[in-house]
Amino acid sequence: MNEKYELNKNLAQMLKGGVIMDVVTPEEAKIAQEAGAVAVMALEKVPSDIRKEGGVARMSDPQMIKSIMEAVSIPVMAKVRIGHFVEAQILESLGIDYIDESEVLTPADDLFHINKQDFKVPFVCGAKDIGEALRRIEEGASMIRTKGEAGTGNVVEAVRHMRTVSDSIRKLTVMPKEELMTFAKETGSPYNLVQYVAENGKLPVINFAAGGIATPADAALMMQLGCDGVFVGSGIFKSENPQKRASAIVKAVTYYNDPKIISDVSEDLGEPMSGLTIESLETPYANRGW
Ligand SMILES: O=C(CO)[C@H](O)[C@H](O)COP(=O)(O)O
Repeated sequence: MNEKYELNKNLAQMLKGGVIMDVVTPEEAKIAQEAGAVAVMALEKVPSDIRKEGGVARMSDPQMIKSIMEAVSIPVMAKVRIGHFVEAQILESLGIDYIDESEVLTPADDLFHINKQDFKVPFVCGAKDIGEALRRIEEGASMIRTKGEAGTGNVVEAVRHMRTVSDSIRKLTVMPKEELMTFAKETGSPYNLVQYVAENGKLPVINFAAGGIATPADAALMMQLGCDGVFVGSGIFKSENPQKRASAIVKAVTYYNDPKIISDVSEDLGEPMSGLTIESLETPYANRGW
């Protein structure tokens, strides 16, 4: 990989330990920044509204993205459809800080993800397991997020994906060298990255948890399960008191090992977003991409 990729990976490290919040207006972006978000994701609708509305979800209006970039000083991310490299070219031309090739939008290509090595801007991509994570990294992603099920307010899939990735990492660290190639073949992982994980006991890029995080306790749970930070979308701005919940989630991520602090910040937050069971979903987003 090129020098730019190394820089992008290091840049993404600066988000470690933080919360990235989905915002749909400059006002929400300011609330997120004041609450201590390390970055915002600019989009027209949070995932729970995308689910409700159905239809085809695409990249947001560039003007709306620009208005959020003007409103805050923290990094701004925005989403493109899986495989839609022209949407990515547009976002790069806007000077966006990160591009999320996201399963929350309707995929534009059911076979191929974007070759992220063609771009200077860092990419974040979703993954359910280690093979998917390492394939996206080989394509040039500087950051991974476990997918979870966005827009459900239900953390169960986020937990499952994080445990699945961590379990594979653990296994790789004790795997005899002669077994690594078979692991690469069976999981569809690039062999060089399998070797990296086996030697280092971690992915070569940061890994955030996403999809379904709705409470400070959910966020701390994901941190204790080993992620480097969290994305929260619907959980904040679809709750009764977004301002209070946003800072509570930031505190819970910072002090994720301190139940007393997590308890204190969980008090009197107002109603959380209403949740969905995974069994009731018409379209599980996590199955988009491969
Ligand atoms: O879409 C995202 C990443 O691509 C969101 O940031 C994240 O998944 C939000 O999910 P939720 O609304 O469940 O918090």
